[in-house]
Amino acid sequence: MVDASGSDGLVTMMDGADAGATAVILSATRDASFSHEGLMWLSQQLVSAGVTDYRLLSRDSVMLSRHFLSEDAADFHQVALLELFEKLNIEAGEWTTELALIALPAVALIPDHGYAFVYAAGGPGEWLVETQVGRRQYSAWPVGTLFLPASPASKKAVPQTAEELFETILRKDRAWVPLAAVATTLSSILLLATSLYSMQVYDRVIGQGGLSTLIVLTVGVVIAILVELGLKLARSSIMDRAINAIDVDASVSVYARLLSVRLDQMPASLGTLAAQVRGFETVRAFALARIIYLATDLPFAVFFLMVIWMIGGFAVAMVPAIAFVIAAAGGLSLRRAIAKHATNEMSVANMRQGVLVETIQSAESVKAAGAGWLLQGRWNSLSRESANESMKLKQLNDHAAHFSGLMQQLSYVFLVATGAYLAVDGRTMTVGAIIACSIISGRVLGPVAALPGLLVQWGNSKIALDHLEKLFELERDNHGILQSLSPSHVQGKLEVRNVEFAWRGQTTPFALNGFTVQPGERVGVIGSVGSGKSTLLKLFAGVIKASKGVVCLDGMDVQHIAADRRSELIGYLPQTTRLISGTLRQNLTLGLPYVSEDLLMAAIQATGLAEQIAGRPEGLDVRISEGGEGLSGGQKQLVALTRLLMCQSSLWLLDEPTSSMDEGTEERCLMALKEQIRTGQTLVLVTHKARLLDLVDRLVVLTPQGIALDGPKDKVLDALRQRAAAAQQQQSGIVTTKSNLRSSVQAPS
Ligand SMILES: Nc1ncnc2c1ncn2[C@@H]1O[C@H](COP(=O)(O)OP(=O)(O)OP(=O)(O)O)[C@@H](O)[C@H]1O
Repeated sequence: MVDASGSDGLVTMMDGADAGATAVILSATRDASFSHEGLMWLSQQLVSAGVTDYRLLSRDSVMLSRHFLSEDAADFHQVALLELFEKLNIEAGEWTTELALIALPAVALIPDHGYAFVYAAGGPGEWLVETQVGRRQYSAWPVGTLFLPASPASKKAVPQTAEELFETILRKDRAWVPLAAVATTLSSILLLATSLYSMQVYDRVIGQGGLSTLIVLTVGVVIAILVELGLKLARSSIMDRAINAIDVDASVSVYARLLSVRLDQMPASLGTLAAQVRGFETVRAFALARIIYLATDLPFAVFFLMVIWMIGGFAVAMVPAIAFVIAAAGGLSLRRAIAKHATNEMSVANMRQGVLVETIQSAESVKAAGAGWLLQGRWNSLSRESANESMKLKQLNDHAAHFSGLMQQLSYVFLVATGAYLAVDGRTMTVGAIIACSIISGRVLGPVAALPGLLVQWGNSKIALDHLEKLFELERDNHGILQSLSPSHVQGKLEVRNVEFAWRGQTTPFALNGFTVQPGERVGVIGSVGSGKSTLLKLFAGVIKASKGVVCLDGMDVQHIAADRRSELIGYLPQTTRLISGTLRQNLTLGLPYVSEDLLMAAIQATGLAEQIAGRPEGLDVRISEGGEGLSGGQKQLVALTRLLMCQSSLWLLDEPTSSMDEGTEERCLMALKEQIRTGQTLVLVTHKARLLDLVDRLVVLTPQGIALDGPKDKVLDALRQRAAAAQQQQSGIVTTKSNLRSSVQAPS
């Protein structure tokens, strides 16, 4: 073990030999702060200790602090840990209370204490454990302790496409296939019992009057039916677990993918995006149905054909075989049409979802403008289209089902006819054999009956997979970077070199070259509406990526800095504030788990948020619903600004931080910002408010064509005043000339 206490005494670390070649650093102390310097120091120690494969839980591993544990978030905590393990390529098992049953190493979650790492058994009922205070031998675990097996995963390639993702997940969770196959095999064999029972009853009981045989056969067949029921239940329980595991895996991966999509890559239609993300359920449903179909249904159709052949001979077996081929060909001939309508139906459903999301998001504006009819019109036409497509799909499905039903009936009739002919003509078949064969032939055609449903699923799954592929094609944060940079701190020098950026659908891109902000400078950016001020700030923050040129922070391409680290280093306040559902405290400490209560109190006092919540009995635990509903626009902005004050970053990017605030609150926030932004820290402030210019020394005037003015604040303001005066003079000149003209025209000659 490498002793980490030299750095800040708050972290625990296991070396490679004991922890299975992966060192895990965990914190169990509420005030623990993984300073970046501390982590760098630790990584050096690890390297010098010969640990080649190690992971550091950086500060974004917020879920590991007790602060969160002691809140309402035990579940969140555990899920977050799993996600973190996924990120770190650590294979995690399932949480359990029985340490004896799992493979080590494992993580122990001890109530009211935090985490420990269990790396080996130290003897019967003894475990060697690493906690933040060092290595220990444990024999009794506090009640409620949970354990999670955690071992270094084999190096796995991250799926690059949705198809790869599903293949990986299905391959990983294949253990259910043999179990389900065994259950299906046994239940299919037992099903034969019913048909063989009929054969024996007709041939041996009725013909020869063997009543005792009848009793034995009946008891036997009832037992077989009950065993078959048990097997069917077992099969569905195995399947349900498999579906659950696949759903969780797929949904975690798809959601993680969505979260990592870069802002400028996010599709414009949120409704469609939501439907795309949900599409994994459709893909999973088809993937499983296909496996079951190919692994069990089809092979058993062949098996049952063989049984018919054995009982009734070749001619009898040929009847269901021919019916099978014709029914399958009929179903498959509708494949294209089914796929087409399934695609249409799904696209329309996605669009409808889009309208729904838009309606909810813009309900207030739509009502204010009295424009509900516009959305209602879109909804109506999409509903009609959707109903139309559903109907066509249902019709095709029905056609296929009716056709396979027809073939089943014809197969039954011809099988009985062939059997009867053979029974009458050559006496090669008995009545019992005819009945047994006709019962079994129903099973041969079972897979054909399932074909239409499978084709619809296939069509839906194809389109859902296409949509998911589109999500996977979107560029992510740190796109194309193998090893992103993780600087310990930044000085705050910003440079824009030959940059071009166009939003989706924008014809004239935002373009800027040779603009620099030196470390410690405080720059105000003003300009007309739509001149690109917010776009510039987003480029600085790295949340969008220039299509040409480069934006640098301290000489590094800002896109090369790890996205998680970037959000720690840069205090970026976007123009629109959206809170997330939870408590006010959670929103204030979002991404800041180690913020002390004192710092939190100081920040809410400084901005005046404390007074806003003073009247609320829940205080900081007041519930906030989705998107921050329940707070006014100004209050939301106040929350976001208060959070930023606690970030302690040295580079501040503020986009109209007080635009929704009244004068008093704005004044208070201004004071708080002045106090917080220390000498040497860099500030870029976008604003339309003259009062906020108190914060800056340099002023830049941005126009859609580029920078119009740039220099010391007073000089730029003077220049602007002069321009305004000149423009006013010119305006009055024009007015005078016009009135002179008018009077000269009107004057009597
Ligand atoms: N998310 C977006 N999607 C598409 N276009 C966008 C998006 N955000 C901004 N734009 C476009 O980019 C241009 C610059 O917008 P930006 O928000 O940077 O201007 P701004 O100077 O900050 O304006 P304002 O003073 O109104 O905040 C505008 O023409 C706008 O239409």
